[in-house]
Amino acid sequence: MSSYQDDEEGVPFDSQAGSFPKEFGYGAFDNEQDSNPADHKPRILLMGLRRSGKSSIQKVVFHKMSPNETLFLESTNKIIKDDINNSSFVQFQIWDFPGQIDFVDTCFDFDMIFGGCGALVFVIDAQDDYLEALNKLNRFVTKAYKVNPNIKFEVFIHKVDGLGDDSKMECQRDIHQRAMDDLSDSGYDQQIHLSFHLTSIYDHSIFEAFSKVVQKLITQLPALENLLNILNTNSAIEKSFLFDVVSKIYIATDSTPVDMQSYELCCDMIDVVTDLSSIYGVKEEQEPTAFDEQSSSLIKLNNGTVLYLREVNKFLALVCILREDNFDHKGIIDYNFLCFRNAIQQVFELRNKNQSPVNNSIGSPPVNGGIIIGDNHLSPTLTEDPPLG
Ligand SMILES: Nc1nc2c(ncn2[C@@H]2O[C@H](COP(=O)(O)OP(=O)(O)OP(=O)(O)O)[C@@H](O)[C@H]2O)c(=O)[nH]1
Repeated sequence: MSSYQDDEEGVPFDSQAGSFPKEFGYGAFDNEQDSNPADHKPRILLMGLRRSGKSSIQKVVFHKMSPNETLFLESTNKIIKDDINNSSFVQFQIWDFPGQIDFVDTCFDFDMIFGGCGALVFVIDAQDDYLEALNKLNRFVTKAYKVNPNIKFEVFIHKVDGLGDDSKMECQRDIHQRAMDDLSDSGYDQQIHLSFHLTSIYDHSIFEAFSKVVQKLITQLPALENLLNILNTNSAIEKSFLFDVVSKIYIATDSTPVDMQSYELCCDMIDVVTDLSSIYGVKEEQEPTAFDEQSSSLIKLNNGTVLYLREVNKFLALVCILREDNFDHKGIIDYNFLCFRNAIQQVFELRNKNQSPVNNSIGSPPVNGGIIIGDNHLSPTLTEDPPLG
């Protein structure tokens, strides 16, 4: 067995999971045979050299640690297993590996570790000499692929806050090139796909990158995207994000490209809403959640743009960006939003219904839960007509 420690386990799951049953979540990565139910969640592994920034990423994204505080983080010397139970939707485990770990460590059972893994995030310190890191990346991804070919491989070119725009691009190009050459040398360039992200804990890039990692584990993503597209078209919305409120990860967006500024604005809006709600919105006798089914917010920017936030369930929020003129039809937008919310619920009900025991067999790849994407099946009934009555 591996020598991981459950240091950060024990965050209780809130069974009052808003309007959705709590089993709603990612597709199965059910290779594990452990009896601990937490071990059946999809697993994201954080690997990389020492001091590359793995623990900082985990703390900043999932534990609201401020980036400056990470300066005082101690080096990790055992696998730290963190159960992310923020919401009924974003449920997985993050395993933070010590930088010095290598295959010569016989105390780690890599077959078990990679067998139950959904995504492997390999962190490379862009401010440091990265040749050793690339070497390790190659060894880890080839080993992991041999054990479990379904793993998504994500490379975070991290700490890019210290680099200028040109050096960032040059660094990404160089790392990408070398990593591909290494894969080709080891004969895996056709099989293994690496995704690269430029990240820093000092801006929103780390949240954006993690959003993309998490999205790859959501088997219902195409259905969610499709629903957001329909909502946008029928409500004259320019961009919409479905956010996990606690982590500010967006679990889906429409199919138009994401521009970083829009994402940052939406993140900031979530901060404003949760901060204000926690100050003014909580009655003492109630459970102290800052975000509930009443949550909605409207921010008008001075460039004629409106940000509109609506609660989808206790943990998910829809944040839309649209032109102020188009917000005149707020009734239609609200009505369409309700249809959208119902449709999302249908997506997950369908998934749960169709998730047969066959899909949970050991070693099976993540499955789509039988969701058939398309208007005929989801019938989201979004409309351009004003609500009747
Ligand atoms: N400039 C900058 N520094 C960062 C960033 N992320 C992490 N750091 C710093 O990098 C140092 C190492 O971070 P850790 O998170 O402890 O690194 P680690 O990979 O977990 O290290 P080990 O536990 O030894 O494997 C800390 O001083 C962090 O403040 C970043 O995005 N930019």
